[in-house]
Amino acid sequence: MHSPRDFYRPLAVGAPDPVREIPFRPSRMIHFFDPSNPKMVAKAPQIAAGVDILLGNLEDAVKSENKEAARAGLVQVAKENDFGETQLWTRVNSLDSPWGLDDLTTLVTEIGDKLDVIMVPKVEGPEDIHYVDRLLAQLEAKAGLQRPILVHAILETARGMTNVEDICTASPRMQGLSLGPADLAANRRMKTTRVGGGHPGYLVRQDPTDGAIDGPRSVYQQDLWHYTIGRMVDACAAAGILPFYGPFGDIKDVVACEDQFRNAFLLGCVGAWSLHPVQIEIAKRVFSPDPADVLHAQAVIEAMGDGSGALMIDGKMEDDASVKQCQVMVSLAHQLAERDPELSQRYGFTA
Ligand SMILES: CC(=O)SCCNC(=O)CCNC(=O)[C@H](O)C(C)(C)COP(=O)(O)OP(=O)(O)OC[C@H]1O[C@@H](n2cnc3c(N)ncnc32)[C@H](O)[C@@H]1OP(=O)(O)O
Ligand SMILES: CC(=O)C(=O)O
Ligand SMILES: [Mg+2]
Repeated sequence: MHSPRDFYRPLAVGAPDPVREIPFRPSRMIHFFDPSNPKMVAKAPQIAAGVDILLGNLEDAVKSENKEAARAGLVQVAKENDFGETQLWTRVNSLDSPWGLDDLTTLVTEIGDKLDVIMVPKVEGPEDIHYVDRLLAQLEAKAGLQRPILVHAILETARGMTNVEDICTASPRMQGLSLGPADLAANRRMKTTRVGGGHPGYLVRQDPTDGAIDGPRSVYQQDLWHYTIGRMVDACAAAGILPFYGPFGDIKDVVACEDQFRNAFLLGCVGAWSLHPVQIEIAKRVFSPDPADVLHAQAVIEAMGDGSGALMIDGKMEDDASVKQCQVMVSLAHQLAERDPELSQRYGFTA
């Protein structure tokens, strides 16, 4: 166990100083592509221009025989392109796989100056983050990097869930968490076969009217992920890092994808994964506050003056707590608008 004094010390001689605050950058979608797929590699610059985060995926969804090609493809993409304000991330193979060590070693030494965040899958506890933390410091020192690479963990095992708070605070590198609903479902032995989203069997049924159990009764589908997302958001907010919903595998069902993303947005997530180009616009729409909400929030902030006391606007009580929610909404709108002129116009920030 480190003393609190050591928490912000570099873990290797010559490694850059850890960050004290996780920088908030627009992060509405983490767009996944397979760097072993030449078609996706060719499209990477064009896709990068329209997303907040581009992620070269080396783990699940990349065939075992393509693991080396994917790693080399990502090195090539990073070396040949300047993605400007768009963040470049990678998801490396898991720490118990034969590829994880080579992924970290190659990527940090070859393209460490281009990588913002490394996503580590199947994180089970703080010990996994400590391992990556020290290794990254050694590799950063070797590569002569000037800024530290941040770490994002995927929650996809029951043990990871039970250790979620300790994972979030395991290192100053911790940037955020994503929910991994597919592996988590398998690990929990949930009886589902989907990648995220709901299930028609997980429901609540209206009580029988007049005892007629076979009479018409409304059925309400419930959200399988409510508890998990809520717990993840609390752990992240408490640690000052960012929570993301993960993947939605039913690419064709754009309506349910939007619902799942919106639930995550309302509960506090900053973004979600896009697995296919069609999901990019959905994430952009959902994770950018609605202009009407921003307008309302601005009106409340203005009416509340120094932010204390209580008053009525359109029949609703506003006070110190509601004005804080409005400030969350407006400050997010400004952060996103800085990078998105069209959004800035829709919010009325620019003429
Ligand atoms: C549980 C988890 O771990 S989730 C995370 C891991 N999974 C992933 O990363 C999956 C990423 N996505 C993909 O691999 C693909 O989208 C697939 C396999 C799901 C579907 O791919 P396709 O069958 O090619 O879909 P589709 O035919 O609709 O693609 C249309 C075009 O978009 C391209 N495309 C599809 N997905 C992507 C992507 N993620 N990024 C960039 N381009 C893409 C295709 O290459 C195709 O290009 P073309 O018109 O030039 O031929
Ligand atoms: C996101 C992910 O890796 C999963 O759902 O398993
Ligand atoms: Mg997974």
